[in-house]
Amino acid sequence: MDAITTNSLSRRFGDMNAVESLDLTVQKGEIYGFLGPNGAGKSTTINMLLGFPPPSSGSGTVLGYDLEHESVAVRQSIGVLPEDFGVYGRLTARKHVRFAIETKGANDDPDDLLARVELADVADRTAGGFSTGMKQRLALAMALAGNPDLLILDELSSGLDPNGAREMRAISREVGYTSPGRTLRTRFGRSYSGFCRPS
Ligand SMILES: Nc1ncnc2c1ncn2[C@@H]1O[C@H](COP(=O)(O)OP(=O)(O)OP(=O)(O)O)[C@@H](O)[C@H]1O
Repeated sequence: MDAITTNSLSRRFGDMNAVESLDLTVQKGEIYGFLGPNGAGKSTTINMLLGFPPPSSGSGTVLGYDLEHESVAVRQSIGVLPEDFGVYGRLTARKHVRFAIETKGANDDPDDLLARVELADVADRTAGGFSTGMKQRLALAMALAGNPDLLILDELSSGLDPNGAREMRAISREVGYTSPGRTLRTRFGRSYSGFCRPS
């Protein structure tokens, strides 16, 4: 079974084609990255894979689930690091991770996941005071809940300084996921979004 397939996947917003006839196959064990300028349609593609917005036309599967009609199963099976991190200023780091674990019906130890992204020392602190890199690591810990077969990382290192970007890549390697980098199939431009599977 392929990790991701799409068949002529398209999304229009009004008159504008954000994604047009995308045929994509990501196999198990493969790392797949999108490179493209701002507005190229990377996040729209990822969002369609997660169930919203629905495609204007075309179809696809994620881990065998139909992306339009089985999006709940898709979201419970994969790990996602969203572009905006999805962290809440008033919740502690541990509560974020516990929420992710419970949402997926997993049984990880929240403190183990925080240790994997080097946030064990701040488990009881609220995320409002975290730096960008800490928020991103917290989002990665949430994505790792349930040990998913597929990780979707939207803009893994955007907003981070060179050290922070290097650190995120190193952490994603350490936690058992091959870092995006040299094996990408690239299109054009600079901005990065990608899918990443356990090595
Ligand atoms: N909900 C929406 N309503 C209208 N237009 C949208 C919506 N979401 C995205 N777009 C448009 O679709 C196009 C693709 O946007 P998208 O966010 O997918 O690009 P991207 O490649 O992820 O860009 P970036 O690198 O800036 O994150 C853009 O022109 C954007 O303005």
